[in-house]
Amino acid sequence: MKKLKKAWCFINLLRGLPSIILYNLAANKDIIEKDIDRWISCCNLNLNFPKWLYLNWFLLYYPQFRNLFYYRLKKWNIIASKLIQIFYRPLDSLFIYADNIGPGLFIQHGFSTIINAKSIGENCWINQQVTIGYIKDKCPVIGNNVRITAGAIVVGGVNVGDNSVIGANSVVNKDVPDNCVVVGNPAFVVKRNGVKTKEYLNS
Ligand SMILES: CC(=O)SCCNC(=O)CCNC(=O)[C@H](O)C(C)(C)COP(=O)(O)OP(=O)(O)OC[C@H]1O[C@@H](n2cnc3c(N)ncnc32)[C@H](O)[C@@H]1OP(=O)(O)O
Repeated sequence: MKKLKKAWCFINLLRGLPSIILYNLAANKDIIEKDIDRWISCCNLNLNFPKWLYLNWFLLYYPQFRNLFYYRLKKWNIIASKLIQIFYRPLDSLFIYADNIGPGLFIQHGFSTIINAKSIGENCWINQQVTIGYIKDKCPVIGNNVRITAGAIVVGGVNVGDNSVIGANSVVNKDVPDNCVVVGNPAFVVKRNGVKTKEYLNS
């Protein structure tokens, strides 16, 4: 059993080696490192691994991390980002097309999720079955520390303010101010700066 475990670790280390090399070469290595730090904290992992080993851990056990890693590599070298996918297959139903994504994006589960934003700030959180997409060629701009929870839809040229939360299954097609929790279809504000309220969104 111990031998099997060792063989499993060795095979996966070999499998991850090309990704570890590219991570070390990438011009945007600092952003990938911030992603890794964020995933360590969001997944409550405290394994005392070096960064490159955490990278391999996330590639192995969190298929949605692969899509984010390949998105980061694509910003540096599109060919490398394509070729590397033969070692760890990306999650089929997760699509990331944003022009710009700040460091520290955490994707929880990530299946059936399309992220088509103009830009996404730092340290955002996106759940499964989320759609961020366009209306008439205009895509959302998402601020920093925004959390978009399960099944939510954010569409059109809207702005989602810093530190705001989009509730499960909400539909957002108007601007969301900073520090708000919005829920429902159409979404309305149920909390602003931590205080309960009921406010409709303005376009
Ligand atoms: C496999 C997995 O588990 S993956 C993780 C899946 N989980 C998620 O995606 C989390 C989704 N979380 C939510 O939707 C949460 O309700 C949040 C984050 C939006 C709101 O959380 P809080 O800030 O704590 O707000 P709170 O729970 O106090 O709700 C405020 C009001 O909004 C209502 N509300 C909260 N969420 C929703 C929602 N998704 N849709 C409609 N109404 C909602 C509440 O009933 C409450 O209404 P009331 O004031 O009339 O009683």
